Amino acid sequence: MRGGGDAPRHKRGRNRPHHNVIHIEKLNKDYRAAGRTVSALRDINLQIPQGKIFGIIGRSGAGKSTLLRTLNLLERPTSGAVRIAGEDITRLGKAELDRLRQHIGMVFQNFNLLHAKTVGANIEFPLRLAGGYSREQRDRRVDELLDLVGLRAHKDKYPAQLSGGQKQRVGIARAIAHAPRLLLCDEATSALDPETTQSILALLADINARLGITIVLITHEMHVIRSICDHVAVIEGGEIVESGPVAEVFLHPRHAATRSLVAETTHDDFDPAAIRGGGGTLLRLTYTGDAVHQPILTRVALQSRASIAILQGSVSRIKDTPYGQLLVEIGGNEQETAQALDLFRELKVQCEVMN
Ligand SMILES: Nc1ncnc2c1ncn2[C@@H]1O[C@H](COP(=O)(O)OP(=O)(O)OP(=O)(O)O)[C@@H](O)[C@H]1O
Repeated sequence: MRGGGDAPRHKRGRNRPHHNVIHIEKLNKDYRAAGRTVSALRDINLQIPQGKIFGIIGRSGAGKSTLLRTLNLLERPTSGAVRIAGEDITRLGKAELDRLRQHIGMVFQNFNLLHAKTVGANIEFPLRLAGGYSREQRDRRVDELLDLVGLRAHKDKYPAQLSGGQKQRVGIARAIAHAPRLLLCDEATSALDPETTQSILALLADINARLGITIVLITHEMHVIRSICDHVAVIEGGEIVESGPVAEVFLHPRHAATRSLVAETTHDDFDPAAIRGGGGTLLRLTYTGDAVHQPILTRVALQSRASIAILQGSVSRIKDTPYGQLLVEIGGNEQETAQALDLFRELKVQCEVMN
């Protein structure tokens, strides 16, 4: 495991020091049902940095919802601590907990809107609950939020008159109405079609970048992680099996659970045995950053005199990080092949020999 994966990576235009907003320590959660105990979370340790988008991914039943819901104590852990800005929230009294929850927004898979209230009234609801806003302030804030989520024209409609994507925009506006420090997203795009999913993910990324709100999301889809998350933790059987910066985990998955999730999005059906090459060395090349913009294959081929055939490949992006992943066959004598490998490594291309 890559530890909490908290290498400082500053965002565009924001050079704040890097504080961990949430420390999860030795967290366990057992459910008792029908005389049986289910260990939903086992010894979870995680650090979630402030101002980032942190994704938790896992299969159905892995413990994602349980873990997310311990962050605002909708689910009380059996043991362990959840420290937010240094304070263990499991020790708070009811009044303190209510106050804390007003600073944690939550977005749900099924939107959870109030059907008898208009869009505007749904968004206004948490402001009324929190108190301390005049009518005028509430009106102004609701209009501001409607603009932010692109629903100004829909203020007086009812949820039933909206599409799924529009309902989720209302859900997001409501969740951030009282300017939370933390936004929890529970499979926020799982009920939406792919195009709408992308627009909702873009909205969440925009909110994170513009308002600096820390976002923790759970999903079973790697593409959600890849599109907007900075960090990812992979959960399986109630345990975190791997975590770190998304590009690192995505490009170099170490645990079988991660590899299988990654393979689903990259359509990585490559089977070295099925490729009838020219008898050369099969190499998987992985590279990010500057290397993506360089003619690395030409350079290596010219200098080593080895031939390079591309068998499979893609150049894409993980959030803001471009990356390339190629499967190539190197033809040439032993010395040429060894030199090609050295040259790739000099160019900071990770090489994995497949045969
Ligand atoms: N209230 C409950 N009572 C008993 N067992 C529960 C309860 N809630 C969850 N569990 C069990 O805890 C484990 C983790 O569930 P959880 O809902 O956190 O997983 P998940 O990864 O969010 O799955 P899904 O994506 O299907 O919601 C599962 O085995 C589940 O059956």
